[in-house]
Amino acid sequence: MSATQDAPANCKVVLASTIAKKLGEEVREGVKTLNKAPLLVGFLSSGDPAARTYAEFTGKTCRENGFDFELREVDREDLEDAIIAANQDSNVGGIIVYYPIFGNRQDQYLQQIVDVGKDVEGLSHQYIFNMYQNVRFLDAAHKKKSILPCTPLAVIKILEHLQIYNTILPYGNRLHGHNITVINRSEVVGRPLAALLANDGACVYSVDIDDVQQFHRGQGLRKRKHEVVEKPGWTLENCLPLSDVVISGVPGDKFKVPLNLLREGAVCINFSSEKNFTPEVKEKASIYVPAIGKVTIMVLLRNLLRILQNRGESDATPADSLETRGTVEESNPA
Ligand SMILES: NC(=O)C1=CN([C@@H]2O[C@H](COP(=O)(O)OP(=O)(O)OC[C@H]3O[C@@H](n4cnc5c(N)ncnc54)[C@H](O)[C@@H]3O)[C@@H](O)[C@H]2O)C=CC1
Ligand SMILES: Nc1nc(=O)c2c([nH]1)NC[C@@H]1CN(c3ccc(C(=O)N[C@@H](CCC(=O)O)C(=O)O)cc3)C=[N+]21
Repeated sequence: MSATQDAPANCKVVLASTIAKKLGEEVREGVKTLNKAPLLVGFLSSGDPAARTYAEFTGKTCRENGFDFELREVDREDLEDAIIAANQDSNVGGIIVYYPIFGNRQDQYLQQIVDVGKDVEGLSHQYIFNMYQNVRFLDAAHKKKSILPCTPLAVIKILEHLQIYNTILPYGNRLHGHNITVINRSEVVGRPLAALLANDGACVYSVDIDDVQQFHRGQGLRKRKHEVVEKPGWTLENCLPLSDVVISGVPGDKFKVPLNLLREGAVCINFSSEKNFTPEVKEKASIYVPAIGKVTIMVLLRNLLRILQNRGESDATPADSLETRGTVEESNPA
């Protein structure tokens, strides 16, 4: 591309391991407050090599940080009963089910069987509802924080580390002024991520294979939560030149972010298992994060701690959880 003759381009490559290390310290402090090592159970019923690698890596990270991990490899026809048994087993602190399993809506069904009190991935309906609705607590007293989906939260932790979140602004508005493109709109990563970033004040362009949608709280962030509008005819050609942050998670090795459209000095983050940015990204980006997996796993452990705290502090009744809807107004302090 535009290699200069004078000096190499000034792009800072930030590795997930650096950020994971920092989060790990916080997580290990949390573990110390418990009287025994929490047990995370992973269910692997998938032949997918990415799922197995991820499961093995989760086990390693658990052991390094004072957690117990048990990988249960069960036939997918037996998975439903196995999850129910783990829900009822008081020795099990948290549960993660690796996908894809059937690769269709049955995967979502199985995901929803996991007890909300053990769902470390944060994909239970109640958590997802709170996330889209910008409700940040599970209780009216604001003692129990709602759980956020792991991979989207990992991206947020990275943006905080990179100081894209501006701490001079109030909590909940700290991305005000940023235009962020998210390439992926899956229900487990891309769409929740776009919503979270927009709820925090960003203007987000959510790009998938078919179209572009804008997620935003409106001029002056007047809205309590994000709204979504279609951008008919828009493509990456419209989004990338506007975006100071570009987050990409397209599966497969075919897709590459077109660097000619990238804004000079953009912050680029890849969460796909494949490299969505070619090495030349460093000629244009100010910061490049090539992979985030290690942060995701640390966030998983952080979620497990939070779930144990939420379970220990009080016994929520159905009335409490109804109250959650009542806390909507206070959820976004200006
Ligand atoms: N680093 C981490 O912690 C995690 C990484 N992943 C990885 O992220 C990737 C995506 O995972 P999922 O969201 O579960 O996949 P998915 O297959 O459910 O969703 C893919 C998304 O990318 C979009 N897409 C596909 N081709 C595109 C193109 N050419 N242009 C624009 N958009 C396109 C699709 O429309 C869809 O919204 C995978 O590589 C997966 O391994 C997933 C979870 C966690
Ligand atoms: N319930 C569930 N949740 C998941 O989050 C989930 C899953 N199932 N099934 C499998 C996919 C795949 N996945 C990845 C994790 C890390 C990297 C990643 O970024 N790895 C880095 C770093 C890993 C390392 O440093 O060794 C890399 O490839 O360079 C990619 C993909 C999560 N998944």
